[in-house]
Amino acid sequence: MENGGVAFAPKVGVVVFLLKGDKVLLGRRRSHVGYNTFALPGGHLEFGESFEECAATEMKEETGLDIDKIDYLTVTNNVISREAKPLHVVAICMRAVLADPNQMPQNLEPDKCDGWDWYDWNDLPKPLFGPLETMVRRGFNPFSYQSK
Ligand SMILES: Nc1nc2c([nH]c(=O)n2[C@H]2C[C@H](O)[C@@H](COP(=O)(O)OP(=O)(O)OP(=O)(O)O)O2)c(=O)[nH]1
Repeated sequence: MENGGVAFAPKVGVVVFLLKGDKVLLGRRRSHVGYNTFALPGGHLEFGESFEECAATEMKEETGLDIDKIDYLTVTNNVISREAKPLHVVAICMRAVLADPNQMPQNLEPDKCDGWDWYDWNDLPKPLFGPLETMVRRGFNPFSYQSK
């Protein structure tokens, strides 16, 4: 989009498929972007951060959870909105497990999320956040996916 190339420049997001048994951690968004949809924990990459650091930091800030075995899965290119508030996010998708399998998620940013819960990958809640919905529709599976 033409505006000098800055304000509408694509952003880098880092999202985390946190796996526990056959389940994945999702929360219902309260943000204007994707309001009421179920999404992965995640945020924007900050200056100097590695993908792994960003994944761990966002997870801790949003859920209080400590994660382990953080690895890169894939990348998605998402034009999330075009008109009123243009948003184009390149999402780096990571996978992780709980450092302590007994740790429970807390809703530490209640203005951004209704709460976190574990959902069976084969019985995901609806509606999913657009970028996640697209991955699921294309057959992406974070349990079996091997990054190249
Ligand atoms: N949270 C989340 N973000 C996603 C997903 N898929 C996807 O493309 N994104 C993109 C869109 C968001 O603009 C971006 C970062 O997530 P966010 O909207 O939750 O960011 P945030 O306000 O908490 O970020 P921050 O600025 O506090 O770091 O990643 C997903 O499943 N969950």
